[in-house]
This record gives sequence, structure tokens and C-alpha cells, in this order.
Amino acid sequence: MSSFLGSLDVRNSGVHLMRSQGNSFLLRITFSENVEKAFCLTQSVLELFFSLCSVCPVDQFIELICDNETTRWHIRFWNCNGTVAKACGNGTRCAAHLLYRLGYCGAKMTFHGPVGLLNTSIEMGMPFCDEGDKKVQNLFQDVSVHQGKGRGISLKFAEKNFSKKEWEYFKQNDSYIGGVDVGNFHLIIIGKEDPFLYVRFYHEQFKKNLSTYRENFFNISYVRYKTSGNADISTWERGVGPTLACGSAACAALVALRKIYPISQVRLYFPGGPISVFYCEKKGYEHKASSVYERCVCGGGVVR
Ligand SMILES: N[C@@H](CCC[C@H](N)C(=O)O)C(=O)O
Repeated sequence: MSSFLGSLDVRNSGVHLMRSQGNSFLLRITFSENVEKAFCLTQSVLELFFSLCSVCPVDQFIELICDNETTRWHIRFWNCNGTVAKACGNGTRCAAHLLYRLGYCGAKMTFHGPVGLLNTSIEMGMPFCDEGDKKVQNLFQDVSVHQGKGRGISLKFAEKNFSKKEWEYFKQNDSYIGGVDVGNFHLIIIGKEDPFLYVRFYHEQFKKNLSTYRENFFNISYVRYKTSGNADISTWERGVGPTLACGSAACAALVALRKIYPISQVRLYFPGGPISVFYCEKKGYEHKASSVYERCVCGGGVVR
């Protein structure tokens, strides 16, 4: 670990544990004169994360690299099985919260992600929390993540990624199926069943065959729409399995729901907590939920 850290400027770096609606993340901050070189060190990054994950299990690992020359912040995601993720909504939320909390950025932030820019905004005016004898701000923070306009994926293409049996499972009981790209790929199934049980059953039945190492495999969510803009949802995450929440799936769910219902916003209830998603023609899809700072698990500068 020390040889890897020695190859970068590690001023103020550290690995931090954060959560958003049950999704958990290890986030590392580094400053580099050479971002390309920093990203070449993927193997070492994963070794560091895997060693920490064995004592502190999480869904994703997130690397935040500040380019010293341009002061741009780059963000990269890995699922806990080591596969690269091209987008991660809740992880981006936690990243914005972490940098804000450490004083590296203001309320609005732009990340340079694997498939483009990711804009975030921190909800101002959150209360102070007591921590020992000092007041500490920003342990909890509501954060919005703009995840672009979303793109439909043809069902023919989606179907090719699954076995006949899996596809039959998705198609049962007149459910609606939509393929959506919001940076990463999602299969959204809309029906009347209990989403949590649906996803658990899917995982139990098909876990032997799940192609989690395939680069473009799908995250799978089941959505049960209720009245007045609310819905229950559960997600099976590529590279993770059944998960408590998923920000990018929340976005993809509204993209799919809008094919059936005349809505521009929805509050989605994941097993880990709710995520609100909004659509506007100009900016596309934005999701908002809370992020929680847990602790610094290794290294790091002074945390306010
Ligand atoms: N939990 C994430 C999604 C993470 C990436 C996903 N597993 C993939 O590989 O595409 C989120 O909040 O969006």
C-alpha cells in the first residue's frame, strides 16, 4: 500500500466510508500532477479497496482525483466484485458531500466521470449535529445529482444479455419492460408484484448464471407504481447483487415510468430509503436523497 501511495502526491488524501439510502461506499481522495498516471494504477487502487472492504464491506469503491493543474475533479467507480461501473448515482451524491464537507468544493460541483460530466448540488441549510464538545456540520446532507437525459435501449439488444428463462421471468404477468442507459445500463420492469421479493427471487433462481463480469451487463430493477407520484422499487445491481438502493436505477425508473404515466417526477421507495427523481426538458433527469458521512477509515487530512 505504501509503495502505491508513494507514487502519488497524497496531500490530504484519505479513504472515507459513506452511505446513501443503504448504498455504501469507500471513497478515496488523491491529488495528482498526472491524472492519466493516477488512473493507470487501477490494480493498486483495487488492492487497497479490497483490503479495506474485507473489514468494512461496501457496494462500491470510488476514486476522486483532483488534477493539480486544472483543478478538475475526476471520479471513477468500481463495484465490490472489481468490475468497473460507468455511472453511480448514489456514489456521486456521496462524493459531492465528502468534498463539500472537507472544504474542497462549494455547494455546486462538476465531476468528470467515465462517460461525461456529472453535476451535483448540495441542499443548503442542513442542521448542525453535536459531536463531542464541538458542533459538526454536514454529517448528513441532501444532495441532488444530475444524470443527463437518459437513452432508451432496444429490447432486442437487452434480451440478448439474458437467458430464455430469465427473459420469461421478466415478461410474466403483463409487466412492462424498458431498457435505459443513464451512463450505465438498466433493465426496468414495471408491474404489480412486491419489488423486494421479485428481486430476491430473481437472485436466488439465477445467481449461478449471472454475467456480472460482462462490461455492459444490466442493473435490474422492479418498480410497482402507486398513486400520486410514489412507487416501490428494488434493484439487483450488476457487480453487487440485490442492493438497498441505487441512484442511477432511480433515474432509469422515471425514464421508463414516463413511457406509461404522464409524470415528470416520482418518489421511489427503495428498501434502504426514498429517492426523489425529477425530469425537466432542459436539464434531463435529476435525483435527490440524503448522504451520510460515516468516518475516515484510513489516512486523510483534518476533517472539519
Ligand atoms: N449503486 C449505483 C450503481 C452502481 C453501478 C452499477 N452496479 C453498475 O455496474 O452499473 C448507483 O447508485 O447508481
